[in-house]
Amino acid sequence: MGLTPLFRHNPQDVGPQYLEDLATGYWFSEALFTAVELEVFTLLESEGMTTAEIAGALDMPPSGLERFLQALGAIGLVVRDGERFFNTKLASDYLVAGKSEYQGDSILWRKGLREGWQDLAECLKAGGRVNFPVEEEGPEQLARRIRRYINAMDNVARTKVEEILPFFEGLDLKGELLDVGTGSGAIAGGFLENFPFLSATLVDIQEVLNYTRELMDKKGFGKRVSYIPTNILEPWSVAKEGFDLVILSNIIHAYSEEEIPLILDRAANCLKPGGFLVIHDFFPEHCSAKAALLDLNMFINTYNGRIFSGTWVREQLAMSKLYTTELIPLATDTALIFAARDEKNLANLHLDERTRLIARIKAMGFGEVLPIATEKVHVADWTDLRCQYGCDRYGHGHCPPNSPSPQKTRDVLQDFSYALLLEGEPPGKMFQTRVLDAEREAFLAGFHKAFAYWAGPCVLCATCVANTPDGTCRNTRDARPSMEGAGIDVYETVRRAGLNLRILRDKGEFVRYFALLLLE
Ligand SMILES: C[S@@+](CC[C@H](N)C(=O)[O-])C[C@H]1O[C@@H](n2cnc3c(N)ncnc32)[C@H](O)[C@@H]1O
Repeated sequence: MGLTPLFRHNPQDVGPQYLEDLATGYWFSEALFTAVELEVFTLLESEGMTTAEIAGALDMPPSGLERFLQALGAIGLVVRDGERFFNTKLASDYLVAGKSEYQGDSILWRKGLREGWQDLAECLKAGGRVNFPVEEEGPEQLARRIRRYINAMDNVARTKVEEILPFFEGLDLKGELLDVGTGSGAIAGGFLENFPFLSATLVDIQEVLNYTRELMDKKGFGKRVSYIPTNILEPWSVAKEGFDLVILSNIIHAYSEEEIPLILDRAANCLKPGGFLVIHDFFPEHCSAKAALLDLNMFINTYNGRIFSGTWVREQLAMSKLYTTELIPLATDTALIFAARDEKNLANLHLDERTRLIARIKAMGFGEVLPIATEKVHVADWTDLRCQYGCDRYGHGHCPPNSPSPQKTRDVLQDFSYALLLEGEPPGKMFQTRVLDAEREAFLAGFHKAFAYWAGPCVLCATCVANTPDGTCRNTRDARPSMEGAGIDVYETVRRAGLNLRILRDKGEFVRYFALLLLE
């Protein structure tokens, strides 16, 4: 998943560096905001520039600019070649005004939210938002603000719809689409471009729709789109059971726990019997830090917006008599829930069983559930030495030499091409029970070869007969070998999966367990 390290804090990181990075996080944001505002990347795009040329174009002295460009280089946005600075690919793709995937409006909208965040302590004292617009807005000011907001939403939605569309691959979507709280219409637009026999009804407040229509007309959608100005908190004047696809993208987090069930129910009522409802939003089960901070942002900057768990949203949809998929994570910071009146319809989505299984296993409470090719699992011949010389459980229960030998593990891995690496934490019994549940879930989902290696000696039973020197395990149904006892170098395997497992030096340091669930 393409998330930055800040969103994946490793609880084993000790020392104050993480805190220093949190405290200086705004330095990174401010450098980005200023560069976008000054349109530095747009200036550099065609053939790069020297500091003197940029200074001339921006009418600024070169001394500070040189240092600013060095900093932009250090955070990966420009590169220097001799005297000239050039955009990196990232900056060229997303920070050059006028390009289709430009993110500058969204970035500057985030800059605007900063004022509210500076009042966080005041909001906490007041129990809610304290920063309200002081002056009455005239119609022109309002239109300008709406354009800025909708452009910001548009930057993000254009890239998100590209992640959503593949789930509809192979489906012959036609008929009517309803996009509730459409903003720029970019999500609906992505569907219209991909499915020529689809028409769209876009719902938002009138002031937004004026601009949406302008944007959609520019894209040439013309008569394929109709616009229904609506306050979605009031009854909707759209056809009941009239839509093949209903979209709620980034709407759930805009309202309260009393309002969202009403909105979901109205959306459910708009579905034709064979239709799909798509919920796209931020969820704590997917990107917990981002979702929690967005929740705080809604507390500071809106009246009653908040983040809801995927589980809660699925429960609300069930009350509206819809079947749902698991929470399906995107490769970025948001996730999807698909819903339908007929459970069989959900099977038509291009959702492979592996993705759904990972979502279900993640929901069991594992920190990470990472697919890993079995060829990356590192089996070594030294691991049982650590058991034989250094552990008082050697020879007991399912520990070496009673566990599969490294050669047996190598042979077994040949029978599989991929596995899931499951991350959890103590207590050991809870972790091992959860690993067994995950293995059972995989087996019942049709992965008939599912087999788990967990972490540490087996601690399933309150009284373990196997712990007596010549005792025999009475629970071979549930006991499993540990990864390390079966010859797997856990540190190396975890590193190859893109994670980092630290050696513990002191009591009280955060313990992370890993298990390997062979699938296929
Ligand atoms: C965060 S934006 C999401 C826009 C779009 N769905 C997307 O994913 O880019 C929320 C949208 O919901 C609209 N909205 C919020 N409250 C609304 C209401 N009560 N009635 C109609 N539209 C509303 C806003 O005007 C805005 O366009």
